[in-house]
Amino acid sequence: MDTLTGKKIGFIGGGRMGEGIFSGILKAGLIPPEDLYVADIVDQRLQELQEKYGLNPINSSTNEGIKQLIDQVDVVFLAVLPQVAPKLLPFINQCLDLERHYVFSIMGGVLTSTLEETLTQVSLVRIMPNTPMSVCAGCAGIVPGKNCKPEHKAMALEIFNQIGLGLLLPEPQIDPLTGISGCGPAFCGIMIQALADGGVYLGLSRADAIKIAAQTLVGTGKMVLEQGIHPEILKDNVCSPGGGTIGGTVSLERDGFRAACINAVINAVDRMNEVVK
Ligand SMILES: NC(=O)C1=CN([C@@H]2O[C@H](COP(=O)(O)OP(=O)(O)OC[C@H]3O[C@@H](n4cnc5c(N)ncnc54)[C@H](O)[C@@H]3O)[C@@H](O)[C@H]2O)C=CC1
Ligand SMILES: O=C(O)[C@@H]1CCC=N1
Repeated sequence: MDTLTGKKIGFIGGGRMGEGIFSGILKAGLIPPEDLYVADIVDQRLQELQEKYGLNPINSSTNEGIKQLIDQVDVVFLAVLPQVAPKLLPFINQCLDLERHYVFSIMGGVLTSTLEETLTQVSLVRIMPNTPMSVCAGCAGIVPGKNCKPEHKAMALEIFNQIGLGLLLPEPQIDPLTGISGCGPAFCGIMIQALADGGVYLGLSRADAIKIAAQTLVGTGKMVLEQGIHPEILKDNVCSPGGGTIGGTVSLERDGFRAACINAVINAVDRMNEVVK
């Protein structure tokens, strides 16, 4: 990875998604931990992250901490909740050097045009990541802002393709991507636990049942991605005539599994957009 060589990366917000991304970046060896800076308002969290990753922690309870972070880095990730953005963005804008800095925002539901109302001249990219970035198996939608320099768009694609799948998409398609991949790890977690419940009911240990369910989701996803098998054909290939899988499939259909998944994606997006209204 050449584009990140010598670059310093800063995260404003060291929460679950920020950690998901920077742990993936460190795992992929894109930068050493001494070039990673994380600002948060919770000291205990910063200490935890510093002990785990050897990164540079900065307390940003006051604006001084934000300035200190920006002064140290080239790339500024905005990894706070969208509700925090209106208070933070004007100060961040004052601290940025337009020649040196660029901003990658991962805030759910916050459009590039909304960011640009405050960060008027800044080269910025909106990214919708997901937590599997922490194991370099994430999925990210990527939207360059109107002032984004080509090298920053290329860098976003390069980083996110190293820690998962990075997809350049028109902005209106970020909402549906968020419903599937941004929120999806929660839905998949529920599915793994529910499948495991079935296994436990039938006598497996909880630990074995979870391992078996998780590996089944991973393997099935790999077949779709690597072999290009349509999910419906994949399903047909497992259903032996008169066999067990068709019995389970009939039961899923009767219990509204498909509708439940479709509605989860749609409701997640509706809810997220209510928050940023
Ligand atoms: N969790 C997920 O799976 C995903 C989250 N996102 C987006 O990522 C962003 C962060 O989400 P999470 O990490 O889940 O939230 P989180 O609540 O785990 O983390 C947010 C962090 O920001 C810190 N913070 C609050 N004010 C701050 C300030 N002034 N300066 C520095 N840090 C401050 C909080 O202490 C906290 O550690 C959100 O905008 C969310 O929409 C996007 C995709 C997936
Ligand atoms: O729940 C949320 O709003 C964020 C955005 C996508 C995943 N987590």
